[in-house]
Amino acid sequence: MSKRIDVKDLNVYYGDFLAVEDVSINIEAKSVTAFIGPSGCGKSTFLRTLNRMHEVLPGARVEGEVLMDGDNLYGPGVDPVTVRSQIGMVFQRPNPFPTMSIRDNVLAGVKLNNKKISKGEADVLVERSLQSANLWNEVKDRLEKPGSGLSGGQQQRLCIARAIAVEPQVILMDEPCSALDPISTLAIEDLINDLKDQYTVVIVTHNMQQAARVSEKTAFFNIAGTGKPGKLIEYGNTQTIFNNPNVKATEDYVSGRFG
Ligand SMILES: Nc1ncnc2c1ncn2[C@@H]1O[C@H](COP(=O)(O)OP(=O)(O)OP(=O)(O)O)[C@@H](O)[C@H]1O
Repeated sequence: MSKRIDVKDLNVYYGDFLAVEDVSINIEAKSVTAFIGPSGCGKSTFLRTLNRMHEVLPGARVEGEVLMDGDNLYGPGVDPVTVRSQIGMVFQRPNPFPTMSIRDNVLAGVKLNNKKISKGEADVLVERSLQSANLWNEVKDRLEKPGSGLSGGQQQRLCIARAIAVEPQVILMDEPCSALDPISTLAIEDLINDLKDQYTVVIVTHNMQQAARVSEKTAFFNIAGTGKPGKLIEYGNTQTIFNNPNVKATEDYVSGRFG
């Protein structure tokens, strides 16, 4: 239920604009990898290339390879919809379907993939996904109530349950806590820690304490100036990136000197 991702020589474009240049990175299975760096350096753009979400924008494209356990996600004949079901995504703002019940929200991705399951199987899947998202106890008595009736932190955990229900190999998270209060943020961080037992997790975060708390590996991206492409500057063990980085720009960034 967990796969590694190897990126080779990836360039990412919006039309003619090269937004991210020449990234090669090996993301380990069953681990949490954090992407950090100043605004505009391409963290979110690069993240979205890992499950072929980038190309949903007209003119957006990539060059290079993204391999999941050796299979090129951009190879000929690969269906992006299948890729997205194997590599789930959680966004900055919790986005449950507001009028849908909590239960149906959990099942939404599964139904979107046209998977037919019985009511009994659905019940098991809903409970298991909500348990994995540390939300079951809070919602088990109101599964038929709308998802929009939950707090922001609960809604984000509901979105994580929805991602998990599809049984992905990898979960991508784009600043999943930036719209949440500190208590909900800690709940999500605890959850991320649990998720890595089963999944490969990649998280974009502006919060360096968060990167230090949740991840084993950290990738620091930077940008030389407006209009220039973002680049991967340094990648390594989170401890090393925060305490003993090799590159001066990394040290300046993690010590709060810019960005
Ligand atoms: N839809 C788009 N069309 C054109 N350019 C875009 C689009 N989205 C992002 N960009 C550009 O791509 C570059 C990288 O943006 P991206 O949002 O990936 O950076 P980021 O590091 O995630 O920033 P932040 O931390 O502010 O979210 C920026 O120059 C940005 O302006």
